[in-house]
Amino acid sequence: MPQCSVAPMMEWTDNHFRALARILSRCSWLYTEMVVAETIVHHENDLERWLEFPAAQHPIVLQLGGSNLANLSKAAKLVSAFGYDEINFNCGCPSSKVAGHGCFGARLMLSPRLVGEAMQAIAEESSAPVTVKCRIGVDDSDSYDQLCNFVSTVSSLSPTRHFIIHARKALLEGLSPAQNRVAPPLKYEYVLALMRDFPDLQFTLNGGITTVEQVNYLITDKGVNGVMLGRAAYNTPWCTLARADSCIYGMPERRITRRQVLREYEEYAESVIGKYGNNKPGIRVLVKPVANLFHGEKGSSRWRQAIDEHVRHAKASNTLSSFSLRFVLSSRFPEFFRAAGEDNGGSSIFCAGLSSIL
Ligand SMILES: Cc1cc2nc3c(=O)[nH]c(=O)nc-3n(C[C@H](O)[C@H](O)[C@H](O)COP(=O)(O)O)c2cc1C
Repeated sequence: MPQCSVAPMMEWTDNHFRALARILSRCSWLYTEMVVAETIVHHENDLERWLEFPAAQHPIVLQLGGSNLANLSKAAKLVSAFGYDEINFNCGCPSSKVAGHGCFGARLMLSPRLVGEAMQAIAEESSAPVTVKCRIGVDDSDSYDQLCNFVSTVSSLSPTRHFIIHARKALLEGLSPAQNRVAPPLKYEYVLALMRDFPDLQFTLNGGITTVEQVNYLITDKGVNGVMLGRAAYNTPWCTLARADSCIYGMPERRITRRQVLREYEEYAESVIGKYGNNKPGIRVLVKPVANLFHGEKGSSRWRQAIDEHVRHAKASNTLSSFSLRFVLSSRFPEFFRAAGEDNGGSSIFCAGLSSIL
């Protein structure tokens, strides 16, 4: 079964975005943001905060970062109690912050043996399959042969059978992480060549994919084993994730509306707000995932402004009860649903909320 996955993205891929993603797509694989092995080891007695996830989020992949074998091994052991479906190792992050710590992120691609040993150390402690997310190269080490050497070394030293490849090289100096996601050109042909040269391994292609049609094309016409969506899943969740199950996995169309999506998300948000004390998670992080739900619709910028306004107001009064997703996300804005052709007059709690507020 080909995989459509939602990329790890620091500052975005928290439990809350994944909750929304899971409402939109039952089948896509969801990645966590990267958790550094040292963080896991350091918080050994307080791991729920970092690693707990709602059961509804399966299949879910934990992405680990680091390069210290002992810490990676210990982290993998600690993680195994949480039931992730896969453990992924970050060999793609070009941030100077992490690359500066000796060997970390994309810089690890320059040390294939170390990555192979790290993957073996993780696999020994993990009951879940282990995978690598990497680039096609780093700085001047960007030939196809060097990429092959990386893949063959890692897969021969460890049980890694699946590589998720962001199909552009990383430049470790001179470019910010954001520039590193657009500047070096994408070379999908490298990933297609890997499929040809390593038929026993699996490859997921990542980078620059924006529509489910492109995902389908890559899976059906080009035969890739999986496609990973990063920014598109976050920026246009309705056009991508809400269509993934039927367009990519061939499931019957669910005909879910954004009104229903918001209602489900609201239930989730109300069940977790303030769970960790000190208003954590708070209103802002809980509302953030739905900010792009009307992307592309007329008036979507007003939607975002309204959310910001409500969050400011709710934060100022500093009580959980002042927070109502129902209020901000539906009652005040029935026109969004009408504009999006979704105001079907259903007797949802949103309509009830509307009459009690107005
Ligand atoms: C804000 C941001 C944070 C990211 N954080 C991570 C990360 O923690 N781990 C990782 O492997 N990739 C990370 N990435 C890279 C994405 O997973 C993905 O490889 C990249 O955005 C290219 O895919 P896209 O063109 O579909 O967005 C991040 C990307 C963005 C935009």
